[in-house]
Amino acid sequence: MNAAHHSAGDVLAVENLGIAFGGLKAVDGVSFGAAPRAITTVIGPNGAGKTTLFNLISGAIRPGAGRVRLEGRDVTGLSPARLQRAGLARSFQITNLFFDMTVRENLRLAAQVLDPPGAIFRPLSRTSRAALKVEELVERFALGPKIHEPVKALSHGEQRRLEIAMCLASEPRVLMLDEPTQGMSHQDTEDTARLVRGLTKEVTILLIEHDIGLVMSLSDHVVVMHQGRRLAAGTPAEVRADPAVQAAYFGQG
Ligand SMILES: Nc1ncnc2c1ncn2[C@@H]1O[C@H](COP(=O)(O)OP(=O)(O)OP(=O)(O)O)[C@@H](O)[C@H]1O
Repeated sequence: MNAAHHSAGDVLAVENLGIAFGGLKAVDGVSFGAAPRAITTVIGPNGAGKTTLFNLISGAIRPGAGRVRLEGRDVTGLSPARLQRAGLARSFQITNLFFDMTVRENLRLAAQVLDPPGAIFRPLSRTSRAALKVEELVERFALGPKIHEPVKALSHGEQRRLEIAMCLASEPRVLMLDEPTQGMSHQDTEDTARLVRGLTKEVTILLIEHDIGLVMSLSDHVVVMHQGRRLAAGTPAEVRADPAVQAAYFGQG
């Protein structure tokens, strides 16, 4: 078992993070690191504290204890908007999408952070950083045939992929994804898993995932949560072999 909480080269370091709701310690002294260009996956039974941990890291909830460092910089307690500017993006499944606007318009809005302030009000330049980013994402995410469609006309899988594409538009250093394949068909799940794996060329990924098959095939590093605490951390094979993990998690059937 890899006992190290994090190492100097980690892009994201979570140190003794905690929050209590009334008497309930939803996240209790959790530490781990996310290595550059790796996929780190947080798993655990229902109510283990995964979503709360993500909320603490992404600024949705202010931690009661502990620190979050992004590339060495202390970003604890920053708002989600400031964290995004610092290089941390979180996909909220499909809730960031504008359903009546086209795919291109959605991507253009997400990419506008790359252009100088006010550029969105000037006539569209085809060579602005934002415009070039939109073209790049359309190609990578195979959205070409759909760019003029309103988002509401896309399939669920396409909407989820568009959401991930929009998160990448700001060129984050860390991308947080909460069950990126939830509700997808088998084929869409495979395509999305391949896509997420490909993203590690440019971004460090932090996942919450319930599908154990996907966790084992996709993750470089797994953090197991149980009752708010970090129960174990290591490679997929290490955590699967851990008796405490088996008892608390896999044993639950
Ligand atoms: N805002 C809140 N107020 C009070 N209790 C909360 C709040 N948010 C979460 N909790 C509690 O904290 C614990 C951890 O919840 P959390 O949603 O983080 O777990 P989870 O691992 O994401 O679960 P799931 O897999 O079901 O999504 C649960 O007992 C939950 O009821």
